[in-house]
Amino acid sequence: MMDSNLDKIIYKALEGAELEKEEIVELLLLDKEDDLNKLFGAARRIRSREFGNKIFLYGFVYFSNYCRNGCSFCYSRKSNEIERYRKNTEDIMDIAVKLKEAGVNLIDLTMGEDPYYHSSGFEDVLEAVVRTKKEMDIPLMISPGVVEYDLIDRFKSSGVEWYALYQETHNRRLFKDLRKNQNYDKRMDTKLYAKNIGMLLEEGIMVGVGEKIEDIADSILEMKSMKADQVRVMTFVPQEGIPLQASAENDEYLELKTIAVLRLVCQKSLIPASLDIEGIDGLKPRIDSGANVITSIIPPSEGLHGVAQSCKDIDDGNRSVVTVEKILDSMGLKAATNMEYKEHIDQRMVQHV
Ligand SMILES: C[S@@+](CC[C@H](N)C(=O)[O-])C[C@H]1O[C@@H](n2cnc3c(N)ncnc32)[C@H](O)[C@@H]1O
Ligand SMILES: C[C@H](CCN)[C@@H](N)C(=O)O
Ligand code: SF4
Repeated sequence: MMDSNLDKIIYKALEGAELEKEEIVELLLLDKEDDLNKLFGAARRIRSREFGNKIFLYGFVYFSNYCRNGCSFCYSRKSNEIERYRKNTEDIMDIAVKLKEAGVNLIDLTMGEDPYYHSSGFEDVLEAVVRTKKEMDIPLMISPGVVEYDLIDRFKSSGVEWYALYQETHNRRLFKDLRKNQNYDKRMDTKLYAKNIGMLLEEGIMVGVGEKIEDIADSILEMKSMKADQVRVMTFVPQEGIPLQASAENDEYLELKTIAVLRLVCQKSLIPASLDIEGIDGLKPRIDSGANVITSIIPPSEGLHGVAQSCKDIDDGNRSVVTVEKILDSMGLKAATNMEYKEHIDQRMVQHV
């Protein structure tokens, strides 16, 4: 039987060839079960070729949910009347110890654009970073939002390996709707600055926020061209007290298809399966779509929030390494050791230079 166009595109990706935008759009529009299974199967084949059966685990510490911004999609947006908290250095250290002992490969220190830090300098944050690095020697990601370059220099010189800053979309008009009064180019320049001084970069988008399929394809090609070390997609989760509503046409496979197409296009990149969208139930489908990093592992009863799901599966311990490892085991996959993760990122950092 003649190969379908889908077969040709998948063959091309398996051969390591670059896909055209039209081919990416075609993959994102798939809706038949057999075709979806072909796409996800190809993504798994490429993941196992690049990473074997090893999956990386990231702990998540949202240490301050105060924010000066008003992103239309975000529960932490300034005007939202929510329970706000700011963890001090000791709290952050205690949580980081628990996460390391639990077996995560990296700790992601995330904050809202907290006016306290922006006005008083980031000494507390830097102290927590320096102490975590020194006392625990675990790879760190910092997700502080847009900050000045000299602070990024200080994060790097403190040993922080990763900088995460998601554009959400590379469609400038949509960006303006999502990140009100924020500057598209400043956000892009800040993450590229971090990459240019040798930090590993995580870029990301959201789906279900009013984007077109072509916008997703443009973002995938943009993430490829900036050579982001980690590339993510998250489905918008509606929140109380925010203006953005879920878009009408809701394709429940869109995030999974985007993960799979990211795998076909950015074959060597790390791709998260975030627990922050559907909790632990969302893990298997995202891993089956080609993701190779499990993010948003949050220790229970520490008063920590997720971002998209502020409470889901946290205090019942479902976002734990133990729970995650059982699921990986059932899939014939294994959590990477810290040594394996560090070797991987050391190799990446060398290639950056
Ligand atoms: C990592 S957190 C906070 C870090 C920092 N304040 C920033 O905005 O870059 C922000 C990210 O979480 C994701 N996010 C926030 N609200 C969400 C929601 N309701 N649904 C899905 N993803 C969401 C967005 O991709 C956003 O860039
Ligand atoms: C969005 C967060 C990461 C920020 N660097 C976290 N909830 C996650 O899903 O990994
Ligand atoms: S996404 Fe980040 S910057 Fe935007 S409101 Fe949420 S915490 Fe603040």
